[in-house]
Parts: sequence; C-alpha cells; structure tokens
Amino acid sequence: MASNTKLPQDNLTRRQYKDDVYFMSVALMFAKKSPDPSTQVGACIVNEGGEIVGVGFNKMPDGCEGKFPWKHDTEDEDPLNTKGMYVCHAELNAIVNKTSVDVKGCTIYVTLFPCNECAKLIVQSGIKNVVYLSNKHKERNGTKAAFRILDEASTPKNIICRQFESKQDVRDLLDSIDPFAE
Ligand SMILES: Nc1ccn([C@H]2C[C@H](O)[C@@H](COP(=O)(O)O)O2)c(=O)n1
Repeated sequence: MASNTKLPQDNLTRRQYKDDVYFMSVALMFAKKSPDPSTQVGACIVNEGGEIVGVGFNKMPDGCEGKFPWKHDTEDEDPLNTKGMYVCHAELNAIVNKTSVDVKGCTIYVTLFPCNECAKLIVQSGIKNVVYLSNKHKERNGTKAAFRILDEASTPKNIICRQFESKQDVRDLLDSIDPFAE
C-alpha cells in the first residue's frame, strides 16, 4: 500500500490511540449482534469530532430474516443457496444507518477488512480512514480488489487504511466494565 496510506501505530497521538481502542470495542460489540453463524462483523463510523454517526453488523436485509440461507459458498454449488448473494455487510449497514447528513471525512472502524463492494461504498461515501481488526480473508479476490481500490483511491482522496493493533487494550477495556457496579 502506498506509504501515505499506512499510518504506523506509533504515529498516533494518545487521544487517537484511546479513541481507536474505544471505537473498535464498539464495533466488536455490534458484531455480537450478527446472526451469521460463521463470521460476525461489526462496524462503527466516527466523525471528525469523535462522535459515532453510524453503526452496523452483517445481517440479512430487513424483513428477510430467516428467509435466506446462511450457507457458505463452499457448502453449495448453487450461489443462490448461499449467504453471499443476500447478506448485508456491516459496513453497508453502518453507512445506511448514518445519523448525519453524510459520512464525509469520517473514520470507519470495522472488525474485518472490507470486501471490494464495501471498499467501493467507503470511497464513494467520502470516508477518509479505515481501521480494521482482522484480515482473515486476505487471500480472497474480493479482499485483494478492496486493497487495490483503497490503495488507488488513497492518494487523490487521502484515504488512510490501517490495521488495529491494540487487542489487549480492547480486552482490558471490556474487562473493566462491571455491569453490577452501583
Ligand atoms: N468486510 C466484511 C466482510 C464480510 N462481511 C460479512 C459477510 C458475511 O456475512 C461474513 C463473511 O462470511 P465468511 O465468508 O467468513 O463465512 O462477513 C462483512 O460484513 N464485512
């Protein structure tokens, strides 16, 4: 990826670092709402003022819950019998669910590296920063295409895409939450 798109973790200010931990934790919490039996993804969009303006998780289209299969494309040779044809990705839902006029200049925190379709949405919506946790599908063509889209768009649109590297801080933050505290 072009050098101006890779922001090394140690280049973050302390405020940015704490925000990363907090907002990736929010994305992880929303991933827990996903009904996908194999991969739960969450996304959290934050504006330049540090306010959350969109959240989402991967799910079937509204009103279609239980109507389409959660089978993976390796489980059925007919694509129409697999989830890929129907599921709404977390990033799509976070953008659609936006509470602001637009998401231009925002940062999207997503628990899994975007696919090519989500990369298109991210670029076209004006999101400037992509912070992702896992890249477990990096060998897929959709992920490779997403990487190319974000890389090619990065220079003219100043998009920065970086991996979140503070997993232990997320665990510490979530462990520090005591629902029984008065
Ligand atoms: N950036 C992404 C990538 C994938 N998803 C969703 C789409 C599916 O529900 C699931 C991937 O399923 P798998 O192939 O791992 O069984 O994750 C998303 O929301 N955002």
